[in-house]
Amino acid sequence: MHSTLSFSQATTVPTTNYAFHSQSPINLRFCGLRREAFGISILTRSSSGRVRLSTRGRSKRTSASTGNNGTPPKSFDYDLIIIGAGVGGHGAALHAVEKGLKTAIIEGDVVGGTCVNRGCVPSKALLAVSGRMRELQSEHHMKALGLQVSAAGYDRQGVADHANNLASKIRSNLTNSMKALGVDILTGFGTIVGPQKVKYGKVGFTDNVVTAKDIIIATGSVPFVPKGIEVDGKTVITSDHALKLEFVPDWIAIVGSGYIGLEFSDVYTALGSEITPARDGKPVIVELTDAKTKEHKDTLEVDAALIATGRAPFTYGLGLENINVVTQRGFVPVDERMRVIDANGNLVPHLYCIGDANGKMMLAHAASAQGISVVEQVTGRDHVLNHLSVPAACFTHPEISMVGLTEPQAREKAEKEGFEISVAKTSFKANTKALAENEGEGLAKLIYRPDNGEILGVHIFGLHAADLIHEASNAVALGTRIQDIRFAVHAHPTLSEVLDELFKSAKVNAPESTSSPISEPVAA
Ligand SMILES: Cc1cc2nc3c(=O)[nH]c(=O)nc-3n(C[C@H](O)[C@H](O)[C@H](O)COP(=O)(O)OP(=O)(O)OC[C@H]3O[C@@H](n4cnc5c(N)ncnc54)[C@H](O)[C@@H]3O)c2cc1C
Ligand SMILES: NC(=O)c1ccc[n+]([C@@H]2O[C@H](COP(=O)([O-])OP(=O)(O)OC[C@H]3O[C@@H](n4cnc5c(N)ncnc54)[C@H](O)[C@@H]3O)[C@@H](O)[C@H]2O)c1
Repeated sequence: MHSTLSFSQATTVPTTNYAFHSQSPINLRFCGLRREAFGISILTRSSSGRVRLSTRGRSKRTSASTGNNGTPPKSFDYDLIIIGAGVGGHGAALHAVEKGLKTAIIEGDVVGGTCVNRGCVPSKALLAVSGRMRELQSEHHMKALGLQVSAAGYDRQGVADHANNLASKIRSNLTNSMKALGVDILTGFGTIVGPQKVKYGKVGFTDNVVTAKDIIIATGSVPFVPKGIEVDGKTVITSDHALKLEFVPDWIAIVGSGYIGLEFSDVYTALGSEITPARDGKPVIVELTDAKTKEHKDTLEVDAALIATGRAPFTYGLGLENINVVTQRGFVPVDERMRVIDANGNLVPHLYCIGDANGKMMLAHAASAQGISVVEQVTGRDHVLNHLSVPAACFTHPEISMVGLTEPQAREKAEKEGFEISVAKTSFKANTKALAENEGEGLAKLIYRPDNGEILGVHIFGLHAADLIHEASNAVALGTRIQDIRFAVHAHPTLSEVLDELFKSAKVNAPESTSSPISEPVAA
């Protein structure tokens, strides 16, 4: 039997047809499946072994809430309730207890969410293996280092176990960290039933109602599958299935060349798969059509297809209709402080949404940073997260990383606001550490304002690019200008000298500030 897929473009040609990202029946089908999974969760509220930090005494605990769903409760069970224990919820919870808030987190599936169980963590375990395989298989690279290695091989189950074991370990670390700090982990599906009021439990069976002064929605996302594609989990799969590495297909078509498409291309090619073109007589037929004209372009026959066409927010069943909130393509509308906006454009008091569910930036650390920002606000310090300072990385070999604007975005901004931009570039080819590793392929690019030294964007492609980006992202976050950071000293020989050289090569017309790190302490 053949499964047939239709989609607009092959993996190597990215489209930006986000019209697909609607709350389509496919999204609902996914949500329905997840809801079933939630339905079989443990129901009891865990409080054993908790060590409570001192709370600020901001709220009194009541038993179950009373009053209509539409009426805010007069006292609260918690200062803060977070719906969803992914990395976003976890980051918010830890910061909340540190700030003295009495905090609960509701989780309908397993602690850790996408990142820990079906995302960053297992995928990086697979990529660690693919990196080594790639290196060991490169005769040229090995010879250049003077090494001799007999044919490299791998045990598929061993690789799969590495990814699975890492996810389990990190999941248990996350759970333990919350328990140790006194976060109540409430198990079950959470639904907002009114202002400052949430019910949770096994769907259709148990309803425990809890109240909180503030609520954070952190319900994350699920794979988005375009209309017309039937995922069977065997030959037509999403990242949820691929991460289990139950098989390594000879020929696989990857639909979508975003983060997931690129990272899985790295994994599969290192483990021996051919990504495209396909051979005849294979179980999956992929029809390629032009995204605009819908004209048929080509047909591929492959062993498997990985659908990596983005993620859809998971906001189904959250009860947003009970508080007059309408999602936009499934995403919860928020302002720059992650405050939820209702159908009339007003802010919903005491309600926030962070992470993938708001769609601002679908990255683990962005979710967590948004959560921390919300906690800062609810504990009295205004805070707006600068998303332009949040770094992003794709963990291919070599890695790609970035922060801030791309060059076209910077040019557009410059034209609108009336300033000049300049671009500086450096290569890994002249970096001693990179050459010692025989990894001289790579470059770094800086987009900046020559008039005042502001860093607008940094992009790196090369060995350990994902680690290197933080010098630039911290500079953006702290507002450090090039004329100041260029005096910071970097150890030799290190890859960080690539960035040192990048900042030094920029031509800035502004003087360094008086607190420049080059200044000697002045004797009294
Ligand atoms: C294959 C893959 C690799 C990735 N790699 C990276 C990476 O390397 N780096 C990176 O930064 N990002 C990566 N991401 C993205 C990252 O995983 C997400 O951005 C991140 O997980 C979002 O966190 P979150 O807390 O918003 O949501 P999630 O992690 O999705 O967590 C949401 C949680 O809420 C629970 N939930 C949902 N609804 C309810 C409800 N009503 N009641 C109770 N609980 C509920 C869910 O069960 C889940 O546990 C990757 C994603 C994928 C798919
Ligand atoms: N290293 C990381 O930080 C990392 C790794 C994996 C995932 N993620 C996160 O997970 C999210 C999902 O990743 P993703 O790669 O699925 O999404 P993505 O948005 O990064 O890429 C999806 C790609 O699929 C293409 N596409 C959409 N519909 C298509 C169709 N019908 N035919 C052909 N191509 C089509 C899009 O044009 C796009 O290039 C991302 O937003 C990312 O933030 C991050």
